[in-house]
Amino acid sequence: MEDVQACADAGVDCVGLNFYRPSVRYLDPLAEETQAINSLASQCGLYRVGLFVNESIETVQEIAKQLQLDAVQFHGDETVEYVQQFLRVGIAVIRAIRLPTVPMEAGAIHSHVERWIDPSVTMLIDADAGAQFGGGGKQLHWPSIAAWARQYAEPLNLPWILAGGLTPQCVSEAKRVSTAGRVDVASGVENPRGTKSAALIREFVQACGPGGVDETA
Ligand SMILES: O=C(O)c1ccccc1N[C@@H]1O[C@H](COP(=O)(O)O)[C@@H](O)[C@H]1O
Repeated sequence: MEDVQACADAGVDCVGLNFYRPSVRYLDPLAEETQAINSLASQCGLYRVGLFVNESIETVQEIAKQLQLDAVQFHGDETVEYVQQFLRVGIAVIRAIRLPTVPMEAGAIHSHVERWIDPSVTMLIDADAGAQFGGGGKQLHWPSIAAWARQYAEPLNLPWILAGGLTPQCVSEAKRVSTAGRVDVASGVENPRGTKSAALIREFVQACGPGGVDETA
């Protein structure tokens, strides 16, 4: 609850509710506390995103309906056909594109992105965290992301968000170098790991400057 209030007070736009059971940030969708967090986020005008990894379509749709989520984020190996099941029923999708952390050609990045292009899909460009899927604090090679944005995302008007190892110390540089307008953070505003820090959330948002901030609870 305090995390949501800290996000709202700091000027965050979106909160992520993590429904991936193995994560340290997991929230039980049936728990009263989760419903209270979700209600407070809604009252605070925060855009609420449910984060899922390789969950069944029925379970995701049920949780999205019960909590009246604004969007669902897929961070696993979900297919295009899987994602279309949500678009078909009017649920907005954020699709995580997990990229290697090494320098990459713009065309190579786009080969990971192009199958997801759809007006209702926002790309979340994140560092590949291996078996953990995400939330691991690894950073992308930001100049490569900038080259991809210039050659593909801008001309095609693709909505995208930068994630991966962002912290209050590096987020300004990450935005400048990658040219990202919006950013997403999980571990970078925690102390200790898995516990959000209101002070770090504030520092992160201040360091961000203008643009959107998504924060995964
Ligand atoms: O946060 C998690 O535990 C998580 C687990 C599985 C998939 C995605 C997860 N989080 C997402 O990963 C990005 C990047 O995290 P970080 O900032 O590098 O720690 C995060 O913003 C979430 O969208």
